[in-house]
Amino acid sequence: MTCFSFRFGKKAGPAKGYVGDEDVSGMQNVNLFPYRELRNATDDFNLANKIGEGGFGSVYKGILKDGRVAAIKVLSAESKQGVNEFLTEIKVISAIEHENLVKLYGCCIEGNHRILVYNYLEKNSLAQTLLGGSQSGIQFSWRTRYAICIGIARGLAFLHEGVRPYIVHRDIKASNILLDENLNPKISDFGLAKLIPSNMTHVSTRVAGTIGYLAPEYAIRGQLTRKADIYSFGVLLMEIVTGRCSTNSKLPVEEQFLLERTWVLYERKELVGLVDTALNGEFDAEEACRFLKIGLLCTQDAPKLRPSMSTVVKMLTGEIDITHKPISKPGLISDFLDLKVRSVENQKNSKNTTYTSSGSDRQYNLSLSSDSTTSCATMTFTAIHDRSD
Ligand SMILES: Nc1ncnc2c1ncn2[C@@H]1O[C@H](COP(=O)(O)OP(=O)(O)OP(=O)(O)O)[C@@H](O)[C@H]1O
Repeated sequence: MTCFSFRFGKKAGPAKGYVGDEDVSGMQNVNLFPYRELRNATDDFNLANKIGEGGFGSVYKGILKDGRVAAIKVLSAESKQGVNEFLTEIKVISAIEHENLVKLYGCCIEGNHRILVYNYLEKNSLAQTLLGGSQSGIQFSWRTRYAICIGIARGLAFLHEGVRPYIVHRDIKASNILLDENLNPKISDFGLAKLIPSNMTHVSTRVAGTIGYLAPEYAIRGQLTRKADIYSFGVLLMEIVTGRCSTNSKLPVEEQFLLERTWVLYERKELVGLVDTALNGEFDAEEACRFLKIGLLCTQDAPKLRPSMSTVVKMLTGEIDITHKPISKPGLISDFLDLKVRSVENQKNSKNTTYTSSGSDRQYNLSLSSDSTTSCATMTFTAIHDRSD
């Protein structure tokens, strides 16, 4: 069990209440990098060293003064949300360590610069490799997928049950699972995470996350518990077994939504037909179907029917037998929000769309972007009228 306490360490100098506009009081043991070191590490943020771009800003590969290879994430100047996420990321991830969580080496807060420094993970994200088509050149055998699923489950079980206050990640998805050179998975991107005191059953919060992975009770009512992460994990599990995105606009309508498709094939006792054809039939059918069933258990409509992450780990490894476990229809956000048809229509017309949809008692802003190479649709979801954080 790890307990949190935040304070800037020796390298950080005396803890100040505010750095720039941000309240950093209470943060502990965070290594502060001088901007000059990060500039040298990346050859002045040379485009040749740029390895990615996310909602937060650009990511560069660099070599630190001590020889460590790092991924250096530079917060773009405009983003106000980014500053909050920057601080959350530092607070959450600097205090904990686990083999299935990305490691934060430190950060830079100097003038207007806000930069996060992580260990560099060679094999990119699951979204870009496993779900991104064959161009990554990585073969994901069934054994590799099995190990990846269990690694992610262990990382999430640690966040949920191995630290106090426990942590709800809030954005578990394929692009936030990075792989090291041995294809060990590491959960990344803690910018949306919430620390939840153990005496609280749930917190009511602004809804943020990615459609396709969002648990209905969280999306509709803003009720955040660990079960929302477990729902997202269930969707991710199905993606890893099937090798396809949770939403794929290029498939026939009845196959576009992976969770719905999995339920239909489960009822028909044809789950094995969903397993990734790229495996050329080289997989353990009992294990693969078990994983898909666990995916359905994790996405049950009623949060209390979803197993805890430590139970999920045991189900995946076979320590807990799920053969006779009843499974009912998973919770589908599209049933509430009438999103299905509209999202598909929007995808046809535009690459990036923002629009508003009403569902139950809330209004939502949906920003939709589709990736033409992978056919994956990503919908970023923010509730407009809801309780504040
Ligand atoms: N520690 C790391 N090691 C290697 N590459 C990384 C690392 N962190 C990020 N990247 C690369 O940078 C890209 C952008 O990462 P980032 O976390 O900023 O955004 P994202 O998760 O892809 O998208 P979003 O911010 O919208 O969730 C990743 O897809 C990955 O290719």
